[in-house]
Amino acid sequence: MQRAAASRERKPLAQVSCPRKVILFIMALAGVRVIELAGLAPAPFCGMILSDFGAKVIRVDRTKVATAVDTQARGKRSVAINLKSTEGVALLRKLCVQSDVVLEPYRKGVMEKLGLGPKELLKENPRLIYARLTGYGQSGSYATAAGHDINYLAISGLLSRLGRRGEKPFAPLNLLADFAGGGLTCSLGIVLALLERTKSGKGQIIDTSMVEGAAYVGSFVWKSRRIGLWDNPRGQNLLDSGAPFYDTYQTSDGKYMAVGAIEPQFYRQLIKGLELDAGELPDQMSVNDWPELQQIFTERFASKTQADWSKIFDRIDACVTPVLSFDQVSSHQHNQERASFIKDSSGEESPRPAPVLSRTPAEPCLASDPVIGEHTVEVLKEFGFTSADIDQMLAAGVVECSAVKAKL
Ligand SMILES: CCCCCCCCCCCC[C@H](C)C(=O)SCCNC(=O)CCNC(=O)[C@H](O)C(C)(C)COP(=O)(O)OP(=O)(O)OC[C@H]1O[C@@H](n2cnc3c(N)ncnc32)[C@H](O)[C@@H]1OP(=O)(O)O
Repeated sequence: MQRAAASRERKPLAQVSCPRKVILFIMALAGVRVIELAGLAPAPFCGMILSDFGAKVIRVDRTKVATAVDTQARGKRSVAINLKSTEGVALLRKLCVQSDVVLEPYRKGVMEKLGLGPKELLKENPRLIYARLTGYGQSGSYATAAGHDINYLAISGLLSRLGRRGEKPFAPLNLLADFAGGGLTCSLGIVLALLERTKSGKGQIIDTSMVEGAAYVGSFVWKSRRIGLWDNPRGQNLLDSGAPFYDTYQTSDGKYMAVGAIEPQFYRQLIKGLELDAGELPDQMSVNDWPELQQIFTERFASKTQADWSKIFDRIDACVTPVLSFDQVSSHQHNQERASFIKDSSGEESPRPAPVLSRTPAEPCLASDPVIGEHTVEVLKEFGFTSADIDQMLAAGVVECSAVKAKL
């Protein structure tokens, strides 16, 4: 625990070594204290974004749970509190009084039932930003219904547009609602509320609905209907794998290339790279001929390996790239040059926080993820609790500490 605590500590003033100089900077969210109630996927991502950019994020876990399902715990500390006890609720209220943000991922009404609703917490701390991250939002007839990414995406309308010609709708992993429309959107809300608080001095409630977040991410699809971009059924439009010049193709070694040659100048380069004769092909925008063109491209791409095609298209401005696997991605030259992927102390690879801020970039913590209750004592002391208070709460089972578990 000593080791983890030491390596986890990131001073607000981060130090980064460059080839010739040492840069000192304060991360953008340094000084911001966040209480994140442990959730499944979207809220942990939101908390990780805040942590990557310098906030002190404390994850509140349940007691009597062996392992955390939070795989996005980078830089967070864990406090285990039994919120089914009055003392646990009182403790959380005290933590929220001294914090800037509370992030809650439960079904509508759960926090109110616990006596931890926004009314109570904002009364005690009017500067608190109370971020709620749910599937359907805090109102409407679905507000209390259970759901997951695929359901939220379905209700947003977007899922109906995703999938190939003649096939059923297909959810692209759980990326759109959980993460783009959920965690990322909520983090934007929090940053906006923090910014606004510098003027008003007041906190506010953020109601993040993953349905609305996903729909908002899909604004382009909604608003480009007026130019006819989505007039055809699913999988038969320009950007949904209907067009042969905006699709993936298998190579002779079973890998894939991604083709995004929309504009005529890039399309010409695509044809050149494929060594096809433009005069013998149907016109690029002849929609009726798209299936035929797709067949021709499929056959061409199947004639060489991914590496061969990459060599050809790396030299041509045709918007053609290899579809990299997770194993290939960090050794790809471009990603390597920008150090786009990082490794933590256990050797686990993951994407570097984005975007890159020129003066105050994120400095992700490289220590391994916290175990449940690992920082209970450390955090409570930081919030002003005495050792006697903490011992009493540990003995009563209001809180748990991983160090205590280890001794038993
Ligand atoms: C075989 C299974 C393996 C599982 C492996 C896991 C691998 C990870 C997989 C990730 C998949 C991600 C998927 C695709 C997703 O889409 S995640 C997004 C899910 N949706 C949301 O987050 C939307 C908002 N949340 C919700 O709608 C609901 O929380 C939920 C996700 C449907 C889950 O519903 P449910 O389990 O009934 O929980 P809730 O109604 O929220 O109530 C939570 C209860 O827990 C309690 N609780 C909380 N913290 C504590 C604590 N520290 N101590 C004691 N108790 C605690 C709350 O008080 C509440 O209790 P109660 O009101 O039910 O009595």
